[in-house]
Amino acid sequence: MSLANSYVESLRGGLVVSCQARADNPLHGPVFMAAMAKAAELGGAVGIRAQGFDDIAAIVDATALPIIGIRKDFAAGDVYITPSLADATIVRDAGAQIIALDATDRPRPGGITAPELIRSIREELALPVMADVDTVSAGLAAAEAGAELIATTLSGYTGGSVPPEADYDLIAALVAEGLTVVAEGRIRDARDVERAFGAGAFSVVVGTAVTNPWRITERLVSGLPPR
Ligand SMILES: CC(=O)N[C@H](C=O)[C@@H](O)[C@H](O)[C@H](O)COP(=O)(O)O
Repeated sequence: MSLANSYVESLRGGLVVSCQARADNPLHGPVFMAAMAKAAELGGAVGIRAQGFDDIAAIVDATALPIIGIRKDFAAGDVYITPSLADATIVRDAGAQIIALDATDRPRPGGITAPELIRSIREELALPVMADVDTVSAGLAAAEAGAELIATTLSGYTGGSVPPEADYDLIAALVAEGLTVVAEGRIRDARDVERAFGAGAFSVVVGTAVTNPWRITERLVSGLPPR
């Protein structure tokens, strides 16, 4: 590891809470996301993943935790998680210490490849990178380009239907390649967290199961007998 790595190192063995709420979610907005992040900090999270300038800046003010920042640009198409250097710069300016981005091999706006974007973020913004991938080959390409962390965030979201469980096989396969792996995506409870660490994860990110009461309620209601 080479860049600003006390932040990366501080995530080792811990839980990162993803505090994000889309525009249609009643909890959308920096006040709610900062409160979520503060609650996560009180609960023992070692880091926060957050989206967009306003949420990230509010979380910087509310907590002392390192932030894995992203900027979602849904107008960019399928590759919407920090698709460009301009997006990464906004995330840096908001105060994030680590930049995450879509590092799948899908085409992105401007024709830049994920490895090219990773190199330019590390060179021009001097921040460590977390590469959100869907396959081992994308993980290897991202690590080769210098990404400090390889996350399973996009497994299940780049084709076909979304599976119910986290992709423990991908976690283990990336670990077997010697990569520093963050388990993210569909991790729902303490057993899942334990299983992800058991597969060799360096850190685990949980979003929906902590910060989306809409989806948590839906899940509980779906288990009720018909009324
Ligand atoms: C695919 C995609 O856009 N994932 C996003 C990435 O930032 C978020 O919407 C997820 O909530 C996050 O990855 C955490 O995952 P989960 O909410 O399953 O714990």
